[in-house]
Amino acid sequence: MTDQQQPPSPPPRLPVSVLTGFLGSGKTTLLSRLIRDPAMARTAVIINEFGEVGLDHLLVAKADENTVLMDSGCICCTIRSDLADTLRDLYMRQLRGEITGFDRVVIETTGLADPAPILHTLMTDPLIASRFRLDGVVTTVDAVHGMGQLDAHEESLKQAAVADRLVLTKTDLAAPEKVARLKARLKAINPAAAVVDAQTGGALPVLLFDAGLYNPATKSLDVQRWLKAEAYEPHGHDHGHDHHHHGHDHGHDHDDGHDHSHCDHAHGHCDHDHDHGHDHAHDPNRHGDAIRSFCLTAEDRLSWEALVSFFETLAQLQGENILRVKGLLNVEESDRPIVVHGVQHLFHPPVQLDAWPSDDHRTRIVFIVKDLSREVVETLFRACTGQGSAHT
Ligand SMILES: Nc1nc2c(ncn2[C@@H]2O[C@H](COP(=O)(O)OP(=O)(O)OP(=O)(O)O)[C@@H](O)[C@H]2O)c(=O)[nH]1
Repeated sequence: MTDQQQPPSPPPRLPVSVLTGFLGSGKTTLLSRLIRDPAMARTAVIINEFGEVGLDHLLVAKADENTVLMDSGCICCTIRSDLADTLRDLYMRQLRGEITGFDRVVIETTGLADPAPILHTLMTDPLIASRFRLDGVVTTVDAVHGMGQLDAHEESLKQAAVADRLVLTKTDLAAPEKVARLKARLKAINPAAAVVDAQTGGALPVLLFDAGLYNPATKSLDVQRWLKAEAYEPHGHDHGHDHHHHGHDHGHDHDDGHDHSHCDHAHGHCDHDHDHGHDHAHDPNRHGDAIRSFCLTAEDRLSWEALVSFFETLAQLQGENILRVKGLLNVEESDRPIVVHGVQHLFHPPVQLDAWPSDDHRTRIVFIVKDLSREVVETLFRACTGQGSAHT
């Protein structure tokens, strides 16, 4: 391909990482370690209150009551009326030279936040969407209380489900078996997210950021790394336990009213009890979490119109239950692959890649959903595209 055929490069948009995690799960502790890191220079961090991060001894200069500059070069600001205002304001002040330039943003959410509205703001506000792009969601999970929080609080489940990176905190306080069970459950909820330990490297910016489609290391779009479709394949991912052991549910289920009886092969395991008697309350797959993830694939090229109708119908009918969608599409109208990315009923504008990332030219769409079965999504996909999904 000649240079003339390359699409014009899009205007650079600043990556935004969202740091979330349940109440007390260690977001602030993680952030206060991160902002000391020289790699955080030229990062703008948006937090709820300065007091929380204990910035006093790190503070270099106070730009105004809302913004401080740290000795690592990172700018911290507190949230103003809302996130959109805060981001717009930061951007304009940087343009006017009132604050140091930044080339990355990290937003710490409150512990009870459902991250989806934050992701919406990043995608829908016109000025924000044209200047910033979602890099990824980093979620802290408390190794001591995380299992109970996942059971009791839907926000906690959603935070784990939409994460690109999961940081286990307080592993120094939890028994290794407890940590292992929590990891297994997190894998079942969100197979593609990398899990890092806050004690051993979890506070390294390099492990937490640059989770998005754009890979700054290669300065190109790295769709394989981003999509990680193989993590959803039936046998393609090692969850570190026996996926196909059909144990019995010993009746201690925290019944959430969802179907526990069928095999969810998308995770490469069945929703049965894998744990013979020890610690029933903490078996990763017995919980029947209302959140599940799977990957649909299609062998043949699909019409763009059919795909649009699939995504539109899905968003209309089930938007609330779609936490995240990432797709690599092989469409009839284009020789090149198309990437789509959505949160609930909203989709980022599709991106056309220059080339296929590998010899695998199948359409692959990864879903993280809540209260929605794979069958419903698959049936709609088949109805719109005329192709079976292809779960092989
Ligand atoms: N031992 C241990 N304690 C931790 C760790 N991470 C956080 N903590 C402690 O856990 C408590 C809560 O941590 P925070 O960082 O304030 O948690 P948070 O998620 O910001 O809390 P909220 O803002 O209230 O949602 C604090 O007392 C921390 O010192 C860890 O890895 N090990």
